[in-house]
Amino acid sequence: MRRPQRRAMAKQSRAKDGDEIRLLETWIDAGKPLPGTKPPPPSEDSSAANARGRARVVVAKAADGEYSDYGASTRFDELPLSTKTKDALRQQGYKEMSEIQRAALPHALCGRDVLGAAKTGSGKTLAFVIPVIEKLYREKWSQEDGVGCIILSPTNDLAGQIWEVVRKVGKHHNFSGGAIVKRTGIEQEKERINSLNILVCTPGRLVQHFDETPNFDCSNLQILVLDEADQILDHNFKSQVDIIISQIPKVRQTLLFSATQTKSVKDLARVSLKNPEYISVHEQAITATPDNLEQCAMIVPLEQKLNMLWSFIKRHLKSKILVFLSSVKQVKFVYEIFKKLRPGIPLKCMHGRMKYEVQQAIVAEFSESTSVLFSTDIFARGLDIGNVDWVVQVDCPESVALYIHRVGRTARYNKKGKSLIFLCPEEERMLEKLKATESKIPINVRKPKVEQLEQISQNVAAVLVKFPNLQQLGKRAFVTYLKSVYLQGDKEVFDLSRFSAESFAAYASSLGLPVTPKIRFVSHKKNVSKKDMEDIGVKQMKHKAEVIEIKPQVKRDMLADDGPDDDILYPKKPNPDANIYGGLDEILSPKVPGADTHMEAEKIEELVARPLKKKKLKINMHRPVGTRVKYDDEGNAIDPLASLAEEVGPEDVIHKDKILQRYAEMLREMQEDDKEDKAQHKKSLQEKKFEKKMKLKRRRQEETDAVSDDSGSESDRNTNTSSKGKKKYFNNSNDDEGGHAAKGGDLLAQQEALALKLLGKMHH
Ligand SMILES: Nc1ncnc2c1ncn2[C@@H]1O[C@H](COP(=O)(O)OP(=O)(O)OP(=O)(O)O)[C@@H](O)[C@H]1O
Repeated sequence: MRRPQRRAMAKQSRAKDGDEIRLLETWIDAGKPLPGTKPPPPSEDSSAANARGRARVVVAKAADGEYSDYGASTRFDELPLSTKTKDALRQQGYKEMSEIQRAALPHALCGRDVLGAAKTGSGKTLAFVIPVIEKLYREKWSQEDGVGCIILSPTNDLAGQIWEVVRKVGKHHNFSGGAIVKRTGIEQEKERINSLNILVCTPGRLVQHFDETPNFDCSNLQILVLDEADQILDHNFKSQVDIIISQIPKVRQTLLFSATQTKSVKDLARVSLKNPEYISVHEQAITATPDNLEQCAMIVPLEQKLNMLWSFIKRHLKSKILVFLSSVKQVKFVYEIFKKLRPGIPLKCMHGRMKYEVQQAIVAEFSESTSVLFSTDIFARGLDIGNVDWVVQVDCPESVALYIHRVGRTARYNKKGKSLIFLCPEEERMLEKLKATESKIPINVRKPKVEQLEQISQNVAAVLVKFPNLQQLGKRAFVTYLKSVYLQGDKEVFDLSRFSAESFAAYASSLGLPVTPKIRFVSHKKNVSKKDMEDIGVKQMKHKAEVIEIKPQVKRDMLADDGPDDDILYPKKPNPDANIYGGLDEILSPKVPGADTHMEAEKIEELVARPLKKKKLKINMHRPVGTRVKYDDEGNAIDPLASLAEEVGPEDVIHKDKILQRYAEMLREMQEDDKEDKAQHKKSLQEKKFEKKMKLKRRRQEETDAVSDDSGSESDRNTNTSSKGKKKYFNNSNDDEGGHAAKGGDLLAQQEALALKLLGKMHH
């Protein structure tokens, strides 16, 4: 009995949907905005109360055959959307639309191709997810219809995140779908992929299905979305995107979104957009980054970056910090080292070599707790983590666009956030690019206060000796960092030849490495001339804080928070509550009691321009006694202080006093060892000399004996005797020698006795 009842209900529901779809189609068609138009600025009568009333009016009018011009809507419930979608949006707390949603949704809902650009965290995901769901709904799409929409994302994590949004907004609909990511394994995916209506995946995974999955069919595809479109259309994904485009129908709707949109006609031609709507809602904005984001840059020499990062973290123990590094090896190394040094805040790391599930777990943990997450650029685009306080870029981003995406992990959707970037003096050109008017990035250049910088390289060295596998990791981190710089395309910014051999050595030393690893791809023959190096130094010295034009309000806040003498790391008036979003200084916490800071009071400029000591890692042949260099199994020199870590417990690793005390003891031991070594060496030299002398004597004696024993022919004997005797001992003008020879046996015995006596004395 139940079945017919259920069937009847389903029929009723389908009929209801059918009515709604007809209504929506008429409404969409009648009220669609003119191509190329933007919504008017929201007015007073679009306030929440009025809007609610108007939405009712709109629906009522729709029933009478009159439809609103939804292009001017400010709220989701004013749009021609299905009740199911509206209910889901309301349940998720989405009421007012963001700028990009207001501008893009009306065009996308009426089936137009859209090329949308808006700042990071401004709500682009809903701007494409809603049209996807609505399109399939209006097409009465069901499981049997197969793949109706493909959303491409550059990373698995982002695909997972987008799918979550689709799932939430489409929860009252009956579509199937999923994020096609590594998690399930390709074989399981092959079985279900044809029954999925909405696929969210990376280009690579989709191509794999085109290649390997029998009967994988996208011939019914209605809508293609490229999130982070500029990245998906760049050369890294080129061949994959070309394959995808060749496998899907030409007649479809295409939506492209990114915070940094591609303007290349060539790129756009590849995805064959039809009369696309170019929607760049923040084109006229003063900044390309979120208004609530405060951005700082610091010029930090390569070898000081780790110290700077450590010092920063130690002062922000109550913040959620996302740290970008350029390679997996670096992420692993810094994470492992800092974990051993225990800064007093939970640490996490994330990179592309991790399993998808692990990445997801880390993202979930990071979302919920105050911690530091070290990450590669896998996290740079799209990921939406709430309440990130700081984004710190330890390594220079490859482009201004990547900078914008990285900093965009904070200050999302009207929230406040801060970012800090360390740039090497050699990468100064990037600072110029960021500050260029067309970049529209209001970045403040700050001077690091050297006297407040904690020097941790000795502690890092100590950790490395205690954990030899970290030394390997450190070496690899060093090499991959330089490799990443070497491989960067923008040679104006990334030019290894600007770095001196000394700076490489100092960098290796800062990573705790006793020797500078070999870098095959770098030749210092091509190094800049000494004069050029000096010029760079002079330029660094001239670095002055500058502010480019930004929104008056943001500017006022910044100025109010930071006096000219203030340092981003060290506020004048420490505020105990570092987590309150306020001005710049409020975010910065006071120095943690007990944190050790060993740094001479040098001037800021000295940090930047201090000439590096050439002898830093060279073995000094004229070293003072007791500073003998030790070697590891591979023949690499070990820093004497680093070698101490073998003898201290893990809890002692970072106590400098203990290390220094042990170091002094070790010096004393070494001095004593050296004294012993010297005596031993002298003794062995004397022994060798004596032995040599003895050998010589013995040989002479044997030769003398041989001559006297000679029993050859008479004539021979005479000849030989005379000649040999002349040559050797007899008839020799040197009487002494003749005398020696005569007394050879006695002398030998005497010398042996003397030698024994001498040796005996030495032993006492
Ligand atoms: N209309 C809205 N009302 C309230 N919150 C919203 C609205 N639209 C989006 N959000 C929220 O804003 C945050 C950022 O949205 P989203 O991830 O779509 O940004 P984005 O523009 O895609 O950023 P990115 O360029 O970094 O990918 C999300 O947490 C989302 O839930």
